[in-house]
Amino acid sequence: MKPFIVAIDGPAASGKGTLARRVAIHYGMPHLDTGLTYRAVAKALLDKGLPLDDEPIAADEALHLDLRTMDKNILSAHAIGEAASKVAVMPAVRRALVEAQRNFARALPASVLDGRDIGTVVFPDAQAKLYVFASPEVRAKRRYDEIIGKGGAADYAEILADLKKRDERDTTRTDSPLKPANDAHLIDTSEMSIEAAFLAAKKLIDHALAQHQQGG
Ligand SMILES: Nc1ncnc2c1ncn2[C@@H]1O[C@H](COP(=O)(O)OP(=O)(O)OP(=O)(O)O)[C@@H](O)[C@H]1O
Ligand SMILES: Nc1ccn([C@@H]2O[C@H](COP(=O)(O)O)[C@@H](O)[C@H]2O)c(=O)n1
Repeated sequence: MKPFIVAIDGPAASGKGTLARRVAIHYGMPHLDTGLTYRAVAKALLDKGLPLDDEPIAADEALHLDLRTMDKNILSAHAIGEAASKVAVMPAVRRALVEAQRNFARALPASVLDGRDIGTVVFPDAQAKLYVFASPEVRAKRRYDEIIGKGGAADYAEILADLKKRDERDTTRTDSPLKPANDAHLIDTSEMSIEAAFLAAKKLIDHALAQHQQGG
Protein backbone atom coordinates (compact mmCIF):
# COMPACT_ATOMS: atom_id res chain seq x y z
CA MET A 1 0.00 0.00 0.00
CA LYS A 2 1.20 3.53 -0.78
CA PRO A 3 2.35 5.54 2.26
CA PHE A 4 -0.31 7.83 3.74
CA ILE A 5 0.96 11.41 3.80
CA VAL A 6 -0.45 14.38 5.69
CA ALA A 7 0.99 17.52 4.04
CA ILE A 8 0.73 20.73 6.06
CA ASP A 9 1.96 23.94 4.44
CA GLY A 10 1.76 27.61 5.31
CA PRO A 11 3.72 30.79 6.01
CA ALA A 12 5.99 31.41 9.00
CA ALA A 13 4.29 31.35 12.43
CA SER A 14 0.92 30.37 10.96
CA GLY A 15 0.71 27.44 13.40
CA LYS A 16 1.50 24.65 10.93
CA GLY A 17 4.23 23.14 13.13
CA THR A 18 1.97 23.16 16.20
CA LEU A 19 -0.80 21.54 14.17
CA ALA A 20 1.56 18.99 12.59
CA ARG A 21 2.89 17.91 16.00
CA ARG A 22 -0.64 17.58 17.39
CA VAL A 23 -1.79 15.54 14.36
CA ALA A 24 1.32 13.33 14.57
CA ILE A 25 0.69 12.56 18.25
CA HIS A 26 -3.03 11.92 17.74
CA TYR A 27 -2.54 9.46 14.87
CA GLY A 28 0.80 8.04 16.09
CA MET A 29 2.48 9.08 12.85
CA PRO A 30 6.15 10.20 12.64
CA HIS A 31 6.51 13.91 11.85
CA LEU A 32 9.11 15.78 9.80
CA ASP A 33 9.38 19.56 10.16
CA THR A 34 10.95 20.24 6.75
CA GLY A 35 11.79 23.82 7.74
CA LEU A 36 14.45 22.31 9.97
CA THR A 37 16.20 20.84 6.92
CA TYR A 38 16.62 24.33 5.37
CA ARG A 39 17.57 25.74 8.76
CA ALA A 40 20.22 23.03 9.29
CA VAL A 41 21.86 23.85 5.94
CA ALA A 42 21.81 27.58 6.75
CA LYS A 43 23.31 26.99 10.20
CA ALA A 44 26.09 24.78 8.81
CA LEU A 45 27.04 27.55 6.35
CA LEU A 46 26.91 30.25 9.04
CA ASP A 47 29.00 28.15 11.44
CA LYS A 48 31.68 27.64 8.77
CA GLY A 49 31.65 31.30 7.74
CA LEU A 50 30.53 30.31 4.23
CA PRO A 51 28.28 32.48 2.03
CA LEU A 52 24.52 31.78 2.03
CA ASP A 53 24.17 32.34 -1.72
CA ASP A 54 26.81 30.04 -3.21
CA GLU A 55 24.67 27.27 -4.74
CA PRO A 56 27.31 24.48 -5.13
CA ILE A 57 28.58 25.00 -1.57
CA ALA A 58 25.09 25.09 -0.08
CA ALA A 59 23.97 22.06 -2.13
CA ASP A 60 26.96 20.11 -0.83
CA GLU A 61 25.81 20.81 2.74
CA ALA A 62 22.28 19.77 1.80
CA LEU A 63 23.48 16.49 0.25
CA HIS A 64 25.34 15.62 3.45
CA LEU A 65 22.52 16.51 5.84
CA ASP A 66 21.60 13.79 8.33
CA LEU A 67 17.98 14.36 9.42
CA ARG A 68 18.66 12.57 12.72
CA THR A 69 21.11 15.26 13.84
CA MET A 70 18.68 18.21 13.49
CA ASP A 71 18.09 19.87 16.87
CA LYS A 72 14.94 22.03 16.90
CA ASN A 73 16.04 23.95 20.01
CA ILE A 74 19.23 25.11 18.33
CA LEU A 75 17.74 25.62 14.85
CA SER A 76 14.68 27.61 15.94
CA ALA A 77 16.67 30.87 16.44
CA HIS A 78 15.10 33.78 14.56
CA ALA A 79 18.31 34.57 12.60
CA ILE A 80 18.54 30.98 11.35
CA GLY A 81 14.99 31.21 9.96
CA GLU A 82 15.96 34.31 8.00
CA ALA A 83 19.12 32.60 6.69
CA ALA A 84 17.14 29.45 5.82
CA SER A 85 14.79 31.39 3.55
CA LYS A 86 17.82 32.71 1.61
CA VAL A 87 19.29 29.24 1.21
CA ALA A 88 15.86 27.91 0.19
CA VAL A 89 15.74 29.90 -3.07
CA MET A 90 18.50 27.75 -4.64
CA PRO A 91 17.20 24.85 -6.79
CA ALA A 92 20.16 22.53 -6.13
CA VAL A 93 19.62 22.87 -2.37
CA ARG A 94 15.90 22.18 -2.76
CA ARG A 95 16.55 19.11 -4.94
CA ALA A 96 18.81 17.56 -2.29
CA LEU A 97 16.48 18.35 0.62
CA VAL A 98 13.31 17.28 -1.19
CA GLU A 99 14.98 13.94 -1.91
CA ALA A 100 15.80 13.49 1.81
CA GLN A 101 12.23 14.48 2.77
CA ARG A 102 10.74 11.99 0.30
CA ASN A 103 13.03 9.22 1.54
CA PHE A 104 11.87 9.92 5.12
CA ALA A 105 8.19 9.50 4.22
CA ARG A 106 8.56 6.65 1.73
CA ALA A 107 10.17 4.46 4.39
CA LEU A 108 7.05 4.76 6.60
CA PRO A 109 3.43 3.56 6.27
CA ALA A 110 2.17 7.02 7.32
CA SER A 111 3.71 10.37 8.25
CA VAL A 112 3.08 14.07 8.69
CA LEU A 113 5.28 16.63 6.93
CA ASP A 114 5.02 20.37 7.36
CA GLY A 115 6.69 23.09 5.30
CA ARG A 116 6.09 25.37 2.32
CA ASP A 117 5.91 23.00 -0.67
CA ILE A 118 4.84 19.62 0.70
CA GLY A 119 1.44 19.53 -1.01
CA THR A 120 2.66 21.21 -4.21
CA VAL A 121 6.09 19.68 -4.87
CA VAL A 122 7.34 17.13 -2.33
CA PHE A 123 4.14 15.02 -2.26
CA PRO A 124 1.66 16.44 -4.79
CA ASP A 125 -0.31 13.18 -4.40
CA ALA A 126 -0.51 13.39 -0.57
CA GLN A 127 -3.86 12.04 0.64
CA ALA A 128 -4.49 14.90 3.10
CA LYS A 129 -3.35 18.44 2.26
CA LEU A 130 -3.81 21.35 4.62
CA TYR A 131 -2.77 24.97 4.09
CA VAL A 132 -2.62 26.86 7.38
CA PHE A 133 -2.52 30.65 7.37
CA ALA A 134 -3.24 33.72 9.52
CA SER A 135 -2.84 37.47 9.07
CA PRO A 136 0.75 38.78 9.35
CA GLU A 137 -0.22 40.79 12.45
CA VAL A 138 -1.60 37.73 14.25
CA ARG A 139 1.43 35.66 13.29
CA ALA A 140 3.85 38.36 14.47
CA LYS A 141 2.01 38.63 17.79
CA ARG A 142 2.19 34.86 18.28
CA ARG A 143 5.93 34.83 17.57
CA TYR A 144 6.40 37.83 19.87
CA ASP A 145 4.49 36.09 22.69
CA GLU A 146 6.46 32.90 22.11
CA ILE A 147 9.83 34.67 22.46
CA ILE A 148 8.73 36.68 25.51
CA GLY A 149 7.25 33.51 27.03
CA LYS A 150 10.66 31.85 26.80
CA GLY A 151 12.23 34.80 28.62
CA GLY A 152 13.76 36.38 25.50
CA ALA A 153 13.69 39.97 24.24
CA ALA A 154 11.54 40.85 21.23
CA ASP A 155 10.35 43.84 19.25
CA TYR A 156 6.89 43.35 17.72
CA ALA A 157 7.46 45.82 14.83
CA GLU A 158 10.75 44.15 13.93
CA ILE A 159 9.19 40.68 14.01
CA LEU A 160 6.33 41.84 11.79
CA ALA A 161 8.73 43.43 9.29
CA ASP A 162 10.94 40.31 9.16
CA LEU A 163 7.91 38.07 8.75
CA LYS A 164 6.65 40.11 5.80
CA LYS A 165 10.12 40.01 4.22
CA ARG A 166 10.24 36.21 4.64
CA ASP A 167 6.71 35.84 3.19
CA GLU A 168 7.83 37.89 0.19
CA ARG A 169 10.96 35.76 -0.35
CA ASP A 170 9.06 32.48 0.13
CA THR A 171 6.13 33.37 -2.15
CA THR A 172 8.08 34.99 -4.99
CA ARG A 173 11.00 32.60 -5.46
CA THR A 174 11.05 30.82 -8.82
CA ASP A 175 11.55 27.30 -7.50
CA SER A 176 8.68 25.89 -5.38
CA PRO A 177 7.17 29.17 -4.16
CA LEU A 178 4.90 29.03 -1.12
CA LYS A 179 1.28 28.69 -2.26
CA PRO A 180 -1.64 26.42 -1.43
CA ALA A 181 -1.98 23.32 -3.59
CA ASN A 182 -5.14 23.49 -5.73
CA ASP A 183 -6.63 20.62 -3.72
CA ALA A 184 -5.47 21.80 -0.26
CA HIS A 185 -7.98 22.48 2.52
CA LEU A 186 -7.46 26.03 3.76
CA ILE A 187 -7.43 26.65 7.53
CA ASP A 188 -7.39 30.29 8.61
CA THR A 189 -6.15 30.19 12.21
CA SER A 190 -6.30 33.99 12.74
CA GLU A 191 -9.24 33.61 15.08
CA MET A 192 -9.02 29.91 15.79
CA SER A 193 -7.60 28.22 18.88
CA ILE A 194 -4.98 25.48 18.54
CA GLU A 195 -7.64 22.93 19.53
CA ALA A 196 -10.16 24.25 16.98
CA ALA A 197 -7.51 24.09 14.24
CA PHE A 198 -6.75 20.51 15.24
CA LEU A 199 -10.43 19.52 15.17
CA ALA A 200 -10.83 21.02 11.67
CA ALA A 201 -7.75 19.11 10.50
CA LYS A 202 -8.88 15.88 12.19
CA LYS A 203 -12.18 15.90 10.31
CA LEU A 204 -10.35 16.09 6.98
CA ILE A 205 -7.69 13.56 7.91
CA ASP A 206 -10.22 11.03 9.28
CA HIS A 207 -12.03 11.20 5.95
CA ALA A 208 -8.80 10.82 3.92
CA LEU A 209 -7.66 7.91 6.11
CA ALA A 210 -10.97 6.07 5.67
CA GLN A 211 -10.68 6.43 1.88
CA HIS A 212 -7.05 5.28 1.99
CA GLN A 213 -7.94 2.21 4.04
CA GLN A 214 -10.65 1.31 1.51
CA GLY A 215 -7.94 1.46 -1.16
CA GLY A 216 -9.25 4.72 -2.64
N1 LIG B 1 -4.34 28.51 16.50
C1 LIG B 1 -3.45 29.12 17.26
N2 LIG B 1 -3.84 30.07 18.15
C2 LIG B 1 -2.94 30.71 18.91
N3 LIG B 1 -1.61 30.49 18.90
C3 LIG B 1 -1.17 29.56 18.06
C4 LIG B 1 -2.04 28.83 17.19
N4 LIG B 1 -1.31 27.97 16.46
C5 LIG B 1 -0.02 28.16 16.84
N5 LIG B 1 0.07 29.09 17.81
C6 LIG B 1 1.29 29.61 18.44
O1 LIG B 1 1.91 30.45 17.45
C7 LIG B 1 3.33 30.27 17.47
C8 LIG B 1 3.80 29.86 16.07
O2 LIG B 1 3.30 28.57 15.79
P1 LIG B 1 4.18 27.48 15.03
O3 LIG B 1 5.57 27.45 15.56
O4 LIG B 1 3.39 26.24 15.03
O5 LIG B 1 4.20 28.12 13.57
P2 LIG B 1 4.90 27.59 12.25
O6 LIG B 1 3.95 27.88 11.15
O7 LIG B 1 5.33 26.18 12.42
O8 LIG B 1 6.16 28.55 12.18
P3 LIG B 1 7.59 28.39 11.41
O9 LIG B 1 7.31 28.29 9.96
O10 LIG B 1 8.31 29.64 11.73
O11 LIG B 1 8.23 27.15 11.98
C9 LIG B 1 3.63 29.26 18.56
O12 LIG B 1 3.96 29.95 19.73
C10 LIG B 1 2.30 28.51 18.75
O13 LIG B 1 2.12 28.03 20.06
N1 LIG C 1 9.34 22.91 2.82
C1 LIG C 1 10.00 24.04 3.14
C2 LIG C 1 10.26 24.39 4.47
C3 LIG C 1 10.95 25.53 4.73
N2 LIG C 1 11.40 26.30 3.71
C4 LIG C 1 12.23 27.48 3.93
O1 LIG C 1 12.88 27.44 5.20
C5 LIG C 1 12.56 28.61 5.95
C6 LIG C 1 12.44 28.23 7.41
O2 LIG C 1 11.29 27.43 7.58
P1 LIG C 1 10.46 27.34 8.95
O3 LIG C 1 9.20 26.61 8.60
O4 LIG C 1 11.30 26.58 9.90
O5 LIG C 1 10.21 28.72 9.41
C7 LIG C 1 11.28 29.17 5.32
O6 LIG C 1 11.15 30.58 5.46
C8 LIG C 1 11.43 28.77 3.86
O7 LIG C 1 12.19 29.72 3.14
C9 LIG C 1 11.11 25.95 2.41
O8 LIG C 1 11.48 26.66 1.45
N3 LIG C 1 10.42 24.82 2.15
